[in-house]
Amino acid sequence: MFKVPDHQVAGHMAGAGALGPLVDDSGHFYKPLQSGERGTHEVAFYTSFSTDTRVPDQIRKFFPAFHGTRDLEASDGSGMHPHLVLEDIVSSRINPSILDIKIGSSTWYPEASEAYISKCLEKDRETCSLTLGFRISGLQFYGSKETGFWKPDRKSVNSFTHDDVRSALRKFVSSNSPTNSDIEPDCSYASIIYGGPDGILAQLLELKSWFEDQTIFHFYSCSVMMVYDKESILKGENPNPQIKLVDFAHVTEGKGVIDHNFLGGLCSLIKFISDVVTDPNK
Ligand SMILES: Nc1ncnc2c1ncn2[C@@H]1O[C@H](COP(=O)(O)OP(=O)(O)OP(=O)(O)O)[C@@H](O)[C@H]1O
Ligand SMILES: O=P(O)(O)O[C@@H]1[C@H](O)[C@H](O)[C@@H](OP(=O)(O)O)[C@H](OP(=O)(O)O)[C@H]1O
Repeated sequence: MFKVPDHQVAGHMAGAGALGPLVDDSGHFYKPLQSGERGTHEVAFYTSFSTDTRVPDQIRKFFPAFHGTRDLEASDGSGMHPHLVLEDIVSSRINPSILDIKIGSSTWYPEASEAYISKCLEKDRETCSLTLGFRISGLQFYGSKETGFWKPDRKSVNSFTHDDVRSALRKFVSSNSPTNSDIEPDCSYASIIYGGPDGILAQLLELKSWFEDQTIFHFYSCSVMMVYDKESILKGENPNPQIKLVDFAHVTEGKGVIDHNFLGGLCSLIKFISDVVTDPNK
């Protein structure tokens, strides 16, 4: 039985006649191929990435597993439509806290049309992309049974300032309510979620070391998803913090050149997160 995902935080969403992803109880995430070249491009990326022997095994864990494509009844009621069959990166979690961070100061690729470049450039300027090298695209933070999730709408997230980004990265790892803007985030989970040998910072650094070397792909407009379970911490279980890259509709060939756009954004994000770990009380 296919349904609209409970925990999607950004991108095209299913519902009210709109084409968006579906999930089922098999642990798969079905992303409809997007219109124009975007859909075929994303399939081509997953296909070539999954068979490219130059990609180190330890880097593959940062990408959702790819299981080909499948024709499904589209969420917008338009009939059968091809979907990418991906690992659902949140299905095993109960109330996941999620951040979708679009990496790179420019989300447009050099070969794009003038019209597409100006559309993206406008968005990169209006948001934090141009100045920070990344922007938050979407989020949901679990508070408690009483407060549920903090999930600001797309417009609010797109208008985040540098301070809002800093604050969101602190709220993500705080035990106190993310919904109440009068409460200072306590960052009490910074050391277990961001820090430690299996924490998000260590994972980002491992990913960065690959980006310092790889010249195969350039990942324009791609996101790092950060996920963990807050309730597990309260139960004394492993909150299993994880990063995964998603959205490969605009990946281009690296042609022997470092992906400095992605790498720069990643370094900037790492610095923001390191600051929370080293000085959680700031
Ligand atoms: N493999 C996955 N498992 C679970 N959730 C996912 C997965 N891939 C994407 N998502 C969810 O869907 C959202 C959008 O994903 P994605 O960026 O791939 O879609 P998009 O429609 O291409 O976005 P955009 O409009 O930014 O181009 C993510 O923020 C995340 O919440
Ligand atoms: O950041 P937001 O507000 O979610 O805006 C979307 C985001 O910039 C996507 O990257 C873009 O898809 P592409 O990267 O594929 O262009 C999409 O364009 P679209 O509406 O034309 O699909 C935008 O609506």
